[in-house]
Amino acid sequence: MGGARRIRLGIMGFGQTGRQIYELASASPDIDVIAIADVGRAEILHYLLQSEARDPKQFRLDGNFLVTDSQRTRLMSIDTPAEMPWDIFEVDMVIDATGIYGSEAHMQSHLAGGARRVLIRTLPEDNIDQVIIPEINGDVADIRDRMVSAGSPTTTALCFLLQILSEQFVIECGSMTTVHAYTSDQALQDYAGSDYRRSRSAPKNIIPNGHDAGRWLGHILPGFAGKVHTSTLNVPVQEGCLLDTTLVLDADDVSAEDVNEVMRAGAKKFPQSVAVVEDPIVSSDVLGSDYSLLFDTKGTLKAGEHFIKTLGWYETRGHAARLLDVARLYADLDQREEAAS
Ligand SMILES: NC(=O)c1ccc[n+]([C@@H]2O[C@H](COP(=O)([O-])OP(=O)(O)OC[C@H]3O[C@@H](n4cnc5c(N)ncnc54)[C@H](O)[C@@H]3O)[C@@H](O)[C@H]2O)c1
Repeated sequence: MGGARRIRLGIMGFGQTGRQIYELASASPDIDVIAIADVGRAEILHYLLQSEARDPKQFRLDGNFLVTDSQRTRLMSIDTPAEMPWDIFEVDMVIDATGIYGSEAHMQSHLAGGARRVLIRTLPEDNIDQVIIPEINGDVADIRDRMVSAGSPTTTALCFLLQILSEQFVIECGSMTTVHAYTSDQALQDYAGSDYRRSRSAPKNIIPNGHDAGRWLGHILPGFAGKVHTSTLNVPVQEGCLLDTTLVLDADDVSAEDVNEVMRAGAKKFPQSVAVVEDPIVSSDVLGSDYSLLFDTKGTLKAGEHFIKTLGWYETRGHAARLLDVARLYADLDQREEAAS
């Protein structure tokens, strides 16, 4: 995928995910990050990038440009999609990684500003053309799609688990709880917000939250529409998440080891996105992982005849890699059409 022409990418939101996208794109021969929009000042954005990049010295700041040996990226101080003149930069796709602009109206603003397509880092708030995880439902991507979501790190981890297991077992229903690192939209101290529990201090509490993955699952894996309940426990951990999924199988002869074997084989089918870990790891061991799902064989349990419980690890870097996969998928569609015309 990717073709001969380099993808011209714009990013809005240069937070953890935006920086990871940029860092991965900088190391990719097929992608140029042309412009980045964020509310932060260029010096601060550069400082934050350097504080966590694997090879910080390669990223230099030249006025309002982030510079590497191969790329020159304009940093724009912008706080709404409607303000961003994407047309000046002629970008093929904008990845909105702010986490706050997930509505159709905001996506339309990116398009009206000149972005050919917009890809959001989170699940959508309302209407969208597609929710795409390339290795799972990439075949439904259509060249006419303009507003696309790549799901979320949690949704992607869950979809890989369900996709692999459902190729071997009939899954009647299930429940997923992500034991999730706190996120920057939570309060550091108790602070009145839009939601009762999310108004409580993130580093002090286990905070139960809903999760939208269940609502969108049917768009990605139609056979699972309405079959899996999803929720979140935000915990006082800065990074690293654990997917705790219980499944009811339509078979009484499936052992925990059978499930592990199927996941080991599935990881070979998706070598860039899924891996299996046999060691007794904890959340800090998953930091820096590019996988969307690290299936934990030691976490697989069986109760009664039909009930299986699994554990899997992930962090946001894997999602940044999947977002770039979606950009490549659409670039490939565009280039095939250009070649055909
Ligand atoms: N990190 C996770 O595990 C996780 C999980 C679920 C949801 N989320 C949500 O996804 C979103 C992105 O995740 P992240 O970890 O990269 O978040 P982040 O807070 O690190 O990054 C958000 C970035 O967007 C920028 N931003 C905020 N408002 C803006 C505006 N109006 N205009 C332009 N830029 C703006 C911020 O300056 C920041 O650089 C967040 O909303 C986060 O809460 C994150």
